[in-house]
Amino acid sequence: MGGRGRSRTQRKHFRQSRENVWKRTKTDSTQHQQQPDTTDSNNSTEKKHWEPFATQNSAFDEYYKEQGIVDPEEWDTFIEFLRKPLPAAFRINSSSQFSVDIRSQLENDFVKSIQAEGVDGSESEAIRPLPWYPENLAWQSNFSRMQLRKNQTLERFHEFLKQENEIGNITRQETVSMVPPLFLDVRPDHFVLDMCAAPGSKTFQLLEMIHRSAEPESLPNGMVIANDVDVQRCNLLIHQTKRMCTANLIVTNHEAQNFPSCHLRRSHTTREIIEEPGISELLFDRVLCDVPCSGDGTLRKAPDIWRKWAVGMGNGLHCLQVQIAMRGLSLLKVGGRMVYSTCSMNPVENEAVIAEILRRCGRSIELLDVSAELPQLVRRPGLKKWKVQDKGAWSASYEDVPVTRRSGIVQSMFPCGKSFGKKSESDHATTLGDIKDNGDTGNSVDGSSLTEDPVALTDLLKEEDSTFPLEYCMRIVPHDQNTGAFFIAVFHKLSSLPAFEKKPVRPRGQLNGANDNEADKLVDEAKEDICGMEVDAADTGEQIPEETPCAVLTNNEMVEAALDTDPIKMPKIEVEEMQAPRDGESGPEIVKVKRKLQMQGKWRGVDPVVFFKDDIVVDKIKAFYGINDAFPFNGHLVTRNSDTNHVKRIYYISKSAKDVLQLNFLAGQQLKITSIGLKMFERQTSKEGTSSTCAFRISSEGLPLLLPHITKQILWASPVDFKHLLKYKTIKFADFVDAEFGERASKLMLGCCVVVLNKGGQPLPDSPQVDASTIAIGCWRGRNSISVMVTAIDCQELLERLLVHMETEKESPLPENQPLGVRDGEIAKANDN
Ligand SMILES: C[S@@+](CC[C@H](N)C(=O)[O-])C[C@H]1O[C@@H](n2cnc3c(N)ncnc32)[C@H](O)[C@@H]1O
Repeated sequence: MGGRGRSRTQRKHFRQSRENVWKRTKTDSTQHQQQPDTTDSNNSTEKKHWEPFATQNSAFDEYYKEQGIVDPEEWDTFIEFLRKPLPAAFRINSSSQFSVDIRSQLENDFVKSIQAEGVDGSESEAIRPLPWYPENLAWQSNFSRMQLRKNQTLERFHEFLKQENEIGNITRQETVSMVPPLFLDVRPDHFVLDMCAAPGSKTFQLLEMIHRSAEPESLPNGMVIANDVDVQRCNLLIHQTKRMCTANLIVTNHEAQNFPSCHLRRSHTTREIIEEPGISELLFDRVLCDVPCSGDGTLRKAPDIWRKWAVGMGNGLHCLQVQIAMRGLSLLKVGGRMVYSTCSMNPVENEAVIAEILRRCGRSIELLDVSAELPQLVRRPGLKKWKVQDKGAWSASYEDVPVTRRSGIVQSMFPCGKSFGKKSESDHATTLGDIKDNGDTGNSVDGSSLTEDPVALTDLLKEEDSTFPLEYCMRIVPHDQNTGAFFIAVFHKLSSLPAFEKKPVRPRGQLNGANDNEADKLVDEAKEDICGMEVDAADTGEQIPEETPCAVLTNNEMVEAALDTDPIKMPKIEVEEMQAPRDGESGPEIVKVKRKLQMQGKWRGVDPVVFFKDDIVVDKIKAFYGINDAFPFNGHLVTRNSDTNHVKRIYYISKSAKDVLQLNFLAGQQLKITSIGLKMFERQTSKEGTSSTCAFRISSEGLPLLLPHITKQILWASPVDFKHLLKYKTIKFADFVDAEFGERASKLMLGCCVVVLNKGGQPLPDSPQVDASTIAIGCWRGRNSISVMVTAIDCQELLERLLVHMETEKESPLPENQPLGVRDGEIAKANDN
């Protein structure tokens, strides 16, 4: 349907372009390799600003040459590609109503016109669909973002990308970042956990997979929980995924390694009477473990990493990565699939983590050989051997590591993952009994019980090979397909993990609750074993070096998330509210409202999530819009305000999300939920809005789901009147081209209504059918007119799409400068909305 519910804030953040990472600031200039300066002396200062970063780092070269990351004869090509800016890539959102149109516009218009115009570089498939991505839905343009911005011939294409991204019809996403969800094999009935999800480009893909076959009026049985430890990045994810208009998403804010399972072990008492959920524990069919990493696979997109790169970044993250992956596997159902991925090239963050997981889990999991899947994706096998560097010194096995360094460099970073004198990993599968309850290998945590033979250290500097099938892991390197670098491994859970599956410890910010026995118990378990080191789990953040890769990623991923948005400026306290326009005025007004600090169960500063059970309000809504009983409301409506008398927004949740929410209530609100469901109704707050018999209007996000069930306050407009509405935003009843439409509009109740496009413009049956292609917008029936309640950009996009669809249609023209029904001076205002 038209109008996918993006707000003015989103547009504002879209405009607040992210700093160009290829741009060097003055302060950088001393730290970088000097670039040839071809500028004339008059503007040399300005030009310096635009010189690219130095793209070399000797520590990087030494590290990766020694690791044999590519064959020596490939090294120069590898580095050459790493120094080139990354081509732009994007995905068409398959859930968009216009996905087929957009694909055909790309295939038939842009591909041909760019080639015909002979832009530099266009000879070799300037823009092309990625051959391995299903249904030509993902594209790569071999122009860099800079070229797109600077070259006039490409401007139209750039504008197209910007607009469609903003509307939500496409998502800018780095090519390699699109890969991991494809190996998850997600189906619409799956429960999926995205453990480190922000800013959400992969969550978006997962949601598309969940919604793939669902009709607009039916929701899939599956759902996605998207989690991230960083609350600001969670906000960005919420913002990003709003465009999906999904009732099947819950966003949470936890340390992934401590993600709660909400296991129902005993009966709970809650203030509300909660229905028994359909599930008794949070277990997932699919888990995506796209962990925080050093991010050197994104060097082409974020060349500032050249300067920041240090070997300690990867070493410092290894343990956290193992922990997160282990938690993911324990939350995975038997028979389920988990994908582990990083945008790092470092084996310590990749193969070493995979080997440690295999070591800990024994026969309960298998690393899958997925070479038959996505055969057109060029990838290389994982490494079987690597070394560890620390403080400039190389170690080929753990026994090479000086005792004084063993708190930072752990056994699991090495191919064999064993200490001197211990069994080799090949013995492991037959000696699961050796594994302690907690899944640890049983090796000493502080090195004190290790065999310490100083003589042996000198002559044992031999390289180790892993005996695990690490060749099943996938490495994507930049010069194979002109992309960034990525690492992916796919696991299949065969049985429960041999180890006692650790319960999460109580993370920071969680308060004691009256019914919080579970959490109290967990406090006692706050000593968490991390990769062979005994540390307080609440302090796991300290494992991350100060120059955290997350900081790197915060920058990098922004581009994908919202085409140059700045998460730091994301709205946290202020929320936007749309109000009904006053009659005769242009579209909706945006009003900023201050929000109070809220509590969600034991979580401080988080809005509560409560089931909305006010039958009087619900019945009024149903009666006003004539929503038939086939649409399930009961138990599917929630709010974020514990004072249900002052609810401003009502959200709709799928059956799957409802089950999780009920489980969470019964389990003592272990989940810290930052967002749930789909905003379906919003309270009218303007003077006119409150005089409507229904206090709530339908939000544009909720409209697609509700549309098939609305029988009142709905009008079908001819193409010409529909277009006029989009163009002029407010039209008086008497001024519609189709006078009958104007009359029917005047008979609606004052308040929110829905205008549907009658594509053919022919007379319709009494109850016309809607389907996925039906175009509808939320409007306001005022005293004398109908006003659209859709953002200007959505109106513009819909108008353009309609023109493509109905270009042959003969429109009765309205005077450009003085449309009917819009008084002088109101056009500009209307267009501003
Ligand atoms: C590689 S990014 C994820 C990108 C995301 N999957 C996407 O496709 O848009 C890693 C994310 O992990 C988050 N993170 C870092 N440490 C975490 C932890 N302990 N638990 C959960 N998330 C964490 C960071 O905030 C960051 O958003």
